[in-house]
Amino acid sequence: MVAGGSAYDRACEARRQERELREQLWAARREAERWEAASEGERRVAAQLLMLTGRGWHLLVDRRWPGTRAANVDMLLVGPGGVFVIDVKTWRAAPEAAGGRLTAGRQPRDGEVRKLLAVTRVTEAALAPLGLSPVAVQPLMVFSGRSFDAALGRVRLLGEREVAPALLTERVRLSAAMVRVVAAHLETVFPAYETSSAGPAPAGTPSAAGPLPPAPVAPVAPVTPLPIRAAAHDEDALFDVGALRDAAAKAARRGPIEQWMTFLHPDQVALVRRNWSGPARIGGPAGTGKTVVALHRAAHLAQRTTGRILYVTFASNLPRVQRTFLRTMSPAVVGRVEFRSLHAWARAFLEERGIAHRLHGGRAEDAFSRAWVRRGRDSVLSALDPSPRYWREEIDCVIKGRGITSFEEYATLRRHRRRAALRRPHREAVWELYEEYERLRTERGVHDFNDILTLALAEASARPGRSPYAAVIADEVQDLTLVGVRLLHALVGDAPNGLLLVGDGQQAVYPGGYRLSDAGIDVRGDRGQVLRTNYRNAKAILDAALAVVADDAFEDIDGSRLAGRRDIHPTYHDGQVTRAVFTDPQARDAALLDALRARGRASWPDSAVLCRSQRDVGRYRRLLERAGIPVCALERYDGRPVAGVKVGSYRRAKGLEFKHVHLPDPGPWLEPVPDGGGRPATAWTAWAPPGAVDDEIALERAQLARAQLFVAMTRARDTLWLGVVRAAEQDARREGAAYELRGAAVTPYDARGRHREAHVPYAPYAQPGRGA
Ligand SMILES: Nc1ncnc2c1ncn2[C@@H]1O[C@H](COP(=O)(O)OP(=O)(O)OP(=O)(O)O)[C@@H](O)[C@H]1O
Repeated sequence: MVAGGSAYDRACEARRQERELREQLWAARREAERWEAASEGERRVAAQLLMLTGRGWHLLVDRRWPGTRAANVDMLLVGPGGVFVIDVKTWRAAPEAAGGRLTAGRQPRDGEVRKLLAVTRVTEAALAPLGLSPVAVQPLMVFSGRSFDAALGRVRLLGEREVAPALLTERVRLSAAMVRVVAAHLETVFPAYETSSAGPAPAGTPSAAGPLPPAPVAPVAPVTPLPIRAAAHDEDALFDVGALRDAAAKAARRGPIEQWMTFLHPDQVALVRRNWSGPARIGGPAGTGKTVVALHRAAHLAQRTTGRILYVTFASNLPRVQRTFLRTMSPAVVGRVEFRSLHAWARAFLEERGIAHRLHGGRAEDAFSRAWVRRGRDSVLSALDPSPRYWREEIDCVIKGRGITSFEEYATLRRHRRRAALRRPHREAVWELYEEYERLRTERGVHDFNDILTLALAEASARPGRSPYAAVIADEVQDLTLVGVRLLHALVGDAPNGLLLVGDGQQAVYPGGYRLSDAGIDVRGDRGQVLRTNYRNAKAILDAALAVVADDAFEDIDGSRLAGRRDIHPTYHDGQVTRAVFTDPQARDAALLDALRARGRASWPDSAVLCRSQRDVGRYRRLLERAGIPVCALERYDGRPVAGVKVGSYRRAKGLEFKHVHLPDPGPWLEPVPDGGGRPATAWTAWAPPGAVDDEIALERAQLARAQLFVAMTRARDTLWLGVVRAAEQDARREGAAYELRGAAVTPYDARGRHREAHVPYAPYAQPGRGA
């Protein structure tokens, strides 16, 4: 090697080092500029948000992400509108949100969205033990120095100028006391970010906000850490989460019935957030928050997946109401949850798949009437029940509802919730009737409601891969048929978190039934959950309703056999049951109008008059309208507050609730048993409507009617008004009956129907020796 060559090499090396140092300097400058810009951006956004702190909002700035050493969260904001997890962005290029992607200067920025969602989930988990539903926790990306308003899934994207006004218009979810508790809790879970101890972020450390340096920000409203009561006996605690929840429940009770809650019981939140490895079921008696959990879960799943969520019920009026509730709760996700009645959904599904069908209830009914005349009326069936209704139900709910296609299957079938023992000749006669009906229906070229579900099930089973649903939630599942449940199962199979069935066998208002195992759905272990705390009904109302079904043991859809009087934990809020007795229906109707007027116009939107039959629904609508009381038909109610009293049938009221419920004709089940009519007078369950011949059929009908009455009574939160018409001769007969009146039941109306007193305590009749 020559000397000159060595000097040249040293010069080259020096140049290389100089270049490297220059590059490092530029990189450091760019980095410093970025940090400066970022912290400036944070300052600007914080300044906007500080305007909210005077209005009950708490701002936590630059907090450490729990479980990480250095990753931070730009801001956590807690206020009346809920909890917002905020990531501040100071980007040179303008952000764009289109086609489900976030870009800036054509560069993809979806990773930033994913990081924000991850820290939002950490926040949700941190707040679940307080009972805060995940729907109250929202991710928010704020762009400093920009004007922007968009959304990507559940992530709201707002410019610096838009953020404060948008948050101020959020619906109120948390009271001031809750805001303080939630903020204090978050302050503990997300400690202040400390650089000295944190050190540099290791490679791959997740960060919600990018690796921002800890920059001093504008002064932040201090949030004093507040002790949260850990145990009920800790009387010194300043804030008791349980008491706050009770206060929230009370506030919700005072508000309009349509107001839904943000704070649930921690057990409910656990169900909302739970990961189930396959189909799951939430059961539990009336008013225990099953629908609340199901709706919060729908919102939660919609927040976590990109697929659609199908939320199905049997009743056609409920989907509208539930959609309204979800929109109020979580407007960001409502577009991805499809609320449908099962039959409406199945028809749309068939149309979408190009499968010909022709639903025509009237013609199908006509086909059945003819089949009954030809094959049923003069058969052995008439000896059991001469009216065709029971046999129509047998075909609808047992044969077609369960997808039975051969007599061999039907001949030995266990008919759930059907009491009459059908021997072989009866089953043969039913089968003949069924075949004749099918022949006449096919001749007319029409389908009935069951056919629609059967066609949809065949299609869904044949092409299962084409289902667009990430999850299916079925509410009031006890009233679906087996074919209906199989259809829903076929849409998602046994996928994790795929199928959730919500309902209560005690509230079945249609005949027939099924077991989940018949549908091949396994919900053993932690996938079968039961709620027990009744949040809806005043204790007096719950007691009165349970007295009606106390002796009616029933089989739930999971196969468990349960007593009519179940283990329910009431929440003991005040309420009243008025049992008003009259000698004629006119006096009863006049008293009903009096009761509505006495409570006043302001109570009408939260009041309902519920009837056993459609004919009565029409009658009471006209009665109220003639009296100048505005009316809203339950069929048309969509969950938004309306000025009128809701009027509808017991079946239409299923799944709903009202502060004040009036049942002008609750039927004979609140009364002692009539002892005539050839039926046993030893049990009040023995009462049956006239026309039935077979005792078991009569008992089955009566049991179903009591279940319907139970459902109607448990729709009432605060007051329940029962208008009983008692004929004078029935009174006389009853005097000799083997029943006694428990407690003091005072008739508040005299014999001519004049109002004597406003309220009387309800006292159910009890059979001596039964301890009802
Ligand atoms: N954790 C809770 N705290 C206070 N109120 C609650 C809670 N959970 C539910 N509720 C209230 O209880 C009432 C009944 O809830 P929901 O309608 O979900 O019950 P459900 O079990 O579906 O009733 P049903 O089977 O009778 O239709 C609603 O007013 C709801 O807001």
